[in-house]
Amino acid sequence: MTEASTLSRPLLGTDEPKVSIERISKAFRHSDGEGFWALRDVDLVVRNGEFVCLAGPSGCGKSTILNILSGLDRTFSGKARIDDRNVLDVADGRTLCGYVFQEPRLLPWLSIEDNLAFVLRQNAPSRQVVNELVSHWLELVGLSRFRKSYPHQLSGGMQQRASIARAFAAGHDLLLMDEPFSALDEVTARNMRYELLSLWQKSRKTVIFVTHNLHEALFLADRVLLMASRPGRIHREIKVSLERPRKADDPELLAITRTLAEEFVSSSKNSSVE
Ligand SMILES: Nc1ncnc2c1ncn2[C@@H]1O[C@H](COP(=O)(O)OP(=O)(O)OP(=O)(O)O)[C@@H](O)[C@H]1O
Repeated sequence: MTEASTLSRPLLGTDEPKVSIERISKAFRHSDGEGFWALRDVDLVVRNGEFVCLAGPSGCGKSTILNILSGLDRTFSGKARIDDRNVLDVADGRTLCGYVFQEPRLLPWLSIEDNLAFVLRQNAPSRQVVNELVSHWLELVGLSRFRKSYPHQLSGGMQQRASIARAFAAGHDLLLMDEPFSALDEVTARNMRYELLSLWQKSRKTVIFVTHNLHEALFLADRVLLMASRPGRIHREIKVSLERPRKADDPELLAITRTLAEEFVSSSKNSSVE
């Protein structure tokens, strides 16, 4: 890995690793039966409290990394650990992290407050604590007035805010986010990015965020890992030392985005096909 820019500010995370991935490889088969490497010998360490973005062309294995960490994909070689636990030692169906998908995936038959309460009940000791936590997280994402509403009564952006509140409320220290804003209009997405950073800074959780959008990655992250495909691998690390709070239209951010976009396009073109 090489570093594109290392500016003066230290990284936000502590040195303690929250996530460590060692030589992960994952193969799939095309529909004609031919195998290919979705990931090949991927190493990755994410420190406690860090915000890391995985960016790269479609099909380079970003979601596969999240699926391995969350326990959704259990057939791979290499080691994946969250804290000191091997993700394969966690019982099937259990997870060590929260996961926010591109679509909100709220339970449609439950109100917004019950969607949050559903996950909180698994950890919180009493109904009163659950209620307090629901109120706390809904207030942080500006949905207090909609707690009794059902998902279909909310806009796409509001539903995604509820799903982010649910992921933060669930109590895991690690959040995986797979293009959570890509289905939203740009104004809503921009506001959500500010909201997400505010939640992250208040909660000090560790976030691994997948995106195609380099500007989004550089705006959000402490570190951006650029991936390449065939085989899927991390080929470049960019430490983003821009001051926080950041502004989406900061000229320095826009300039770094432009430079990297050119490299991103050329690395997509140069990715060899096996
Ligand atoms: N269940 C599966 N069966 C076969 N191939 C798969 C399966 N899941 C993923 N793949 C393939 O593995 C590769 C990596 O997929 P992955 O979804 O991780 O990529 P990605 O970088 O997240 O892509 P995108 O940005 O388009 O979401 C792709 O070539 C994809 O087609």
